[in-house]
Amino acid sequence: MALETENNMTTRYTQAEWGTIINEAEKDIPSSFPEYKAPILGTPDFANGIDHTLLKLDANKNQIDELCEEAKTHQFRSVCVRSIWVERAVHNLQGSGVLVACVVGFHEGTHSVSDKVKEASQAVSAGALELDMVMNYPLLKQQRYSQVYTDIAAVRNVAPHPVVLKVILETAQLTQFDIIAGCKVAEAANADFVKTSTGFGGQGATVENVRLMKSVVGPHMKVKASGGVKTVNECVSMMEAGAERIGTSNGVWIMKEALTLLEDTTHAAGGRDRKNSRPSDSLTRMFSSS
Ligand SMILES: O=C[C@H](O)COP(=O)(O)O
Repeated sequence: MALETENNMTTRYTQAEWGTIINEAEKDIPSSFPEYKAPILGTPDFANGIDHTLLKLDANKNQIDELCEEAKTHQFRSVCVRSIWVERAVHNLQGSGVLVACVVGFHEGTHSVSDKVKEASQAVSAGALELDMVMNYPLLKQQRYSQVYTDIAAVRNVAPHPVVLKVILETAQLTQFDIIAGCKVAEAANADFVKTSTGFGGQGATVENVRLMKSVVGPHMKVKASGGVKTVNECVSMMEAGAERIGTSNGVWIMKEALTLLEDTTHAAGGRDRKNSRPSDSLTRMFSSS
């Protein structure tokens, strides 16, 4: 059923229906959570799960160029940048296989719907294939779910698949109930990912919140853990909690740690041919439990 919101855009549900959906999701939260398998450290699959991120307001051209070079070297999934840098990053990364992700409504999430739509459209026109939009979480906290939905749906509308749409909840600012609500609203608006944090709004990703978000969105949506993920150990913990993407400004360091650990394990395994050797399946567990 399509309904009119106060700003005349269509939404999917009445306030009562949103309430039912969110309450049901809360009831379905399991008492224990599954552990997911992280890719083997240092492999292309591992690097492919990382969005190499530079979102400081004072970032300059040289730093963006360096970010792109690093992403090419390590074959990260994307570089994640502000909209002013999309064109430059797309140019730098042409033919490299590394995508450009652009943040939208960063970092407060309170921009008008039309500003977010404009920023998203421009980024997609300039070649961004992923958008990391900040949910209007102050409205979410006020339980104005239809407005939050409309905000996301409007961006989805100008950035259809194959553009990947991630919705940043800013979990540090939310209660558990708000996080569940944010996931359900993002899911209803057909986002591809829910993402924990901007890195600018309090504590970043936590294992507990990643587990919660993954259990709410289920297998058809993905979770991105971001904000404060600084070591390979933290990275693996997030992946084991259910994150399929990590956003970090520490990607180079994480890869360095990962490759060192991979080397150490390969040697410890008796010098097997690196190409054919797999570090033990317990390798990632070893890090996540340390
Ligand atoms: O979206 C990603 C975050 O802004 C990255 O945060 P970080 O600088 O703490 O790694």
